[in-house]
Amino acid sequence: MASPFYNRYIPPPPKASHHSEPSRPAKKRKKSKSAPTIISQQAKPREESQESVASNDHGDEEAHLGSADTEGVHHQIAIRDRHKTVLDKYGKAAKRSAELTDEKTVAAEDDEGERQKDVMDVELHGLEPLPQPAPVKEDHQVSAFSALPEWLQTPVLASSANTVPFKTLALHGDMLASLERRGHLATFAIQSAVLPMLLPGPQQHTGDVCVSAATGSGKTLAYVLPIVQDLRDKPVTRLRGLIVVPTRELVNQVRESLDLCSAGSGLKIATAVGSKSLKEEQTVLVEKGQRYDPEAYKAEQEKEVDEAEELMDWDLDKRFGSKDDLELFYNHVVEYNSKVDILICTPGRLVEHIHSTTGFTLEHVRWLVIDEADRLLNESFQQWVDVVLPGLEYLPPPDAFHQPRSNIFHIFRRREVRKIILSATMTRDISKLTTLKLRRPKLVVLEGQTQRMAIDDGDAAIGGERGRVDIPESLQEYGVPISEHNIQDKPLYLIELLESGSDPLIGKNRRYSPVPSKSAEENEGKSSTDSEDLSQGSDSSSKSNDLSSQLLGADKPLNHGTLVFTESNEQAIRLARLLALLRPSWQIGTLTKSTAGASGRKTLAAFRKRKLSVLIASDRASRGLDIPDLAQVINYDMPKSATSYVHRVGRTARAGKAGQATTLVLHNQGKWFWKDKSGIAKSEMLVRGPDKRVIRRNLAIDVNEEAREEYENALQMLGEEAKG
Ligand SMILES: Nc1ncnc2c1ncn2[C@@H]1O[C@H](COP(=O)(O)OP(=O)(O)OP(=O)(O)O)[C@@H](O)[C@H]1O
Repeated sequence: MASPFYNRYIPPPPKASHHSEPSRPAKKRKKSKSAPTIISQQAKPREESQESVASNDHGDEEAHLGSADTEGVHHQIAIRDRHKTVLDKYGKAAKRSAELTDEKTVAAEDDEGERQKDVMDVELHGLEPLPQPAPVKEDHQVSAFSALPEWLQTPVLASSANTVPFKTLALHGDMLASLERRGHLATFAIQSAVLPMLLPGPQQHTGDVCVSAATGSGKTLAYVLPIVQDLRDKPVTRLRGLIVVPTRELVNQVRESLDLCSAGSGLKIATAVGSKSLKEEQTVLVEKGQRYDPEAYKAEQEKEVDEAEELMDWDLDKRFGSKDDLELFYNHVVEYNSKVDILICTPGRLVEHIHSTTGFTLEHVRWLVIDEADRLLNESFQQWVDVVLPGLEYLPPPDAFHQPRSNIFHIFRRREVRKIILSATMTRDISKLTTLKLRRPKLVVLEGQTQRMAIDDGDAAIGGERGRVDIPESLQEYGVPISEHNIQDKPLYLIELLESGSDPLIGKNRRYSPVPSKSAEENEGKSSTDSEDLSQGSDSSSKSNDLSSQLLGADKPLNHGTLVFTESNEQAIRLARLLALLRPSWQIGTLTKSTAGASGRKTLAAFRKRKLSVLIASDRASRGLDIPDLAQVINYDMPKSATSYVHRVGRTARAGKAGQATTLVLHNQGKWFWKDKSGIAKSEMLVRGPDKRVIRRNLAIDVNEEAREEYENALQMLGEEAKG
């Protein structure tokens, strides 16, 4: 009864592409004792050695060598002089290149310096070694991000202790009231740093702002509040705020924040995600009207006639709008007006509107937000950056339409669009950031472990030069090893984790009992990477069989819900179906590409309202989704990279609340997960709080015969459903 569901053999995840191996110091070169002998055996042209003797004063060495073989001595001196000259030049060149090396490669410089010193320290005893080629450098190239521009090297640090009451900021009273209703009285650290830079006031920064801060640290309000504050008093509706995020779910979530903060402002907010037809969205974004403008009317007509004469395909309707939807009055011209002040959209849909929606213009945009920037810049999304950015660079003159074409290009004006770029895993790829054409940019980094480590190590760039990312300090991480022998029971491990969790609806229906396992204390006392044994097993007597108290901690408030990540949409759907067959009373939802529209919105809403206990999702739910008080994340399938891990587990332990993340680790993934520097537990990229580490949990399940049969039947049914 083979089921691809549990037999899936998952190869170890690839190393995170953005994270390169750390530089290894160049090996010190050993002084060669045999070199002089070798050199003395080599015949050198006589004339050359005499020439060298004639041009150098080496009386001491000559005397020391004696007169028995003056010619031989001269020859050796000549060789030595030539070598010394070469060595000197080599030394100088090496010194020069060492001076040019970036300050932050001090360690590498030291090694290189020592190597040079070794070369220069060769004692000249008459028979010197030939200068050897420098050893191949292992990884001493200045990395892309060690040559960072000033603004990336000297970020503004958002102190984690810095929080101020919202009412001390230049925010409209309506906004303060809305925040208060939500229970948001004081800023989070990242907001304390970013809001004064974006709001009017003495600390306002008149350029672009990049924000790098952990998941759940409150980045959304950091841009929503200033945009609403800035746009709320504008008398005419124009598209002035553009917010780009990678998924529909995020679009909806940002909209909720904007709706909250713009209550009473009259601002018109719209979304464009592709869930409706393009035409429907067009009617929401742009309206077509007419304006009395005899001059423009005349110019229009002349232009139309000119074009018609040229092209012979004159079509007044096309120019002035279809007679079906607009009857133009005499001396009137068509005018398109934006129906929205702020648009939140996915990049692909934005590109579609730019290309296909008549009257849709970015001409008035003052704010551009790119949230989850690393994802948006890493993927093309119909080359959205190339389509959108040029439209924000220059402004046509107000009467461009009536200018002779030859004039237009001389009078375009440079735009002042404020760009805010955010991510929990901000890119360090300068070439990508450059495409955004940032103006006087500043980087704001949330002070945390990353920063402390970076300072200790002398790194000064985003998250330290090594691209580190903070794991929220309130998150507890676990890894549950699954041996090769137990791989077919992977779904049962998930069930066990869920039943032993905090959700009373699930826990009360508990069917399997865990085999006595090592207590939390025992496990915690043991380094997560100490053991080579990645197989399941628990032989010790247990202080408690109930994992729920271990997992959440008896003293911590019980949060709600479990978000389970799978590697694909299909896997999510099948896993949900299997759980439904095995545990019909559970309330399970799925969030995948196929449920991205209205049904996805409903599912998320139900999960947030605690109507669902388990949400099984593909990686589309890993970025930015805010599910307040989410109790735990379970990585049923291993994430593909450390970056993906950060975003997945960051759905819990948000806003300083407690949360836990458990990853099922198959035997062939153990090395990467537990030990690899580009993996998870020993990752050089992920930075954890002082006493935090990934805890290994050896979980064993005991399935009785009846339950085993039930499981086999469910798998069979799943297989049949898949076929049929
Ligand atoms: N000042 C505040 N006071 C109380 N709660 C806040 C405050 N600011 C934000 N929050 C809440 O914190 C949670 C996380 O905020 P948000 O979604 O903006 O995080 P984020 O930094 O964008 O995370 P991610 O990187 O995962 O997208 C939200 O539920 C939000 O309502």
